Amino acid sequence: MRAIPLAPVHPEFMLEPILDAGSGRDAIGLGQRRGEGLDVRHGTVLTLEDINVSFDGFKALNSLNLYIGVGELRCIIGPNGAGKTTLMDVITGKTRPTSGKAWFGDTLDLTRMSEVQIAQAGIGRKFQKPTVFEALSVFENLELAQKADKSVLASLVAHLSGEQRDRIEEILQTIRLSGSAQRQAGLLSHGQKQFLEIGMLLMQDPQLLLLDEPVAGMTDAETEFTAELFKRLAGKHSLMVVEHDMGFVGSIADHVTVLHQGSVLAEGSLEQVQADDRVIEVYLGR
Ligand SMILES: Nc1ncnc2c1ncn2[C@@H]1O[C@H](COP(=O)(O)OP(=O)(O)OP(=O)(O)O)[C@@H](O)[C@H]1O
Repeated sequence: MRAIPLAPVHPEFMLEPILDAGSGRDAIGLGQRRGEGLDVRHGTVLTLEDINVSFDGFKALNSLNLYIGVGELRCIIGPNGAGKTTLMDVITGKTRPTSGKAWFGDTLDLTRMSEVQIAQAGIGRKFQKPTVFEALSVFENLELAQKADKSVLASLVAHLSGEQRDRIEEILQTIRLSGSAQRQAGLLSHGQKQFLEIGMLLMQDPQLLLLDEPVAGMTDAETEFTAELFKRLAGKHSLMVVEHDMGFVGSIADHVTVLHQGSVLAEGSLEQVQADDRVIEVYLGR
């Protein structure tokens, strides 16, 4: 078991929860300041120990332990109801664990931070369904993600610095939407909307990205590009990807965690967990 650091929580995150002025968007982490100076001296970006979550006596997470390394690309798989969404809810502060420890880096106690504070500290979450501003252009969506501390209108009329513009151009290239910068986001394909939303999260340069079934509904080519993109992002960011598509998992992850009934059932390479009889029994089938 890993020793839990005793350093105090940064005072900035002990403030009363901040109310999110709210853009109506679902993705968490947009418009927040990037997490700067996260202490990851021990090489672990996320530490969950003995996490329990109960809903009216039902244990959605049961003594769960999970460690994600800095720059790691981790896939989380498991049958329906295994607790994958609840796990992401705990990390992002949407659900409070009944008990257990949750640390971001070495010093930030996630159980004492609000959703907004967690996003500000550098955890970005992408939900399954893309939620971009459909009426705005691709460029404007990225612009808003960069400056969403202002109102939509103020953000759009504010003058972009050369540096900000360069950053948007860089993200456009990363998500392969440079040629569609002026296109209305509502006219993009489902996959392109997903890429745009990932780009909006990247504008904040999060340390840890949580991605829920990112390739659901994508074409084969879009899925392939997503794999390429995630592999490129890993290293600079840590990624936790919840996915049912085993072909996709096989193409990106060198480390897979299998959840079952709220606990970690198996962990290892995809080959290792695929060969595990318990995993075959509860998830993969014979
Ligand atoms: N708010 C809630 N109240 C009561 N039970 C809940 C609540 N949220 C989740 N659960 C239950 O907790 C268990 C874990 O749910 P969770 O959504 O985390 O699973 P999952 O692995 O994400 O499943 P899926 O692959 O279907 O999305 C399920 O049995 C679910 O019904």
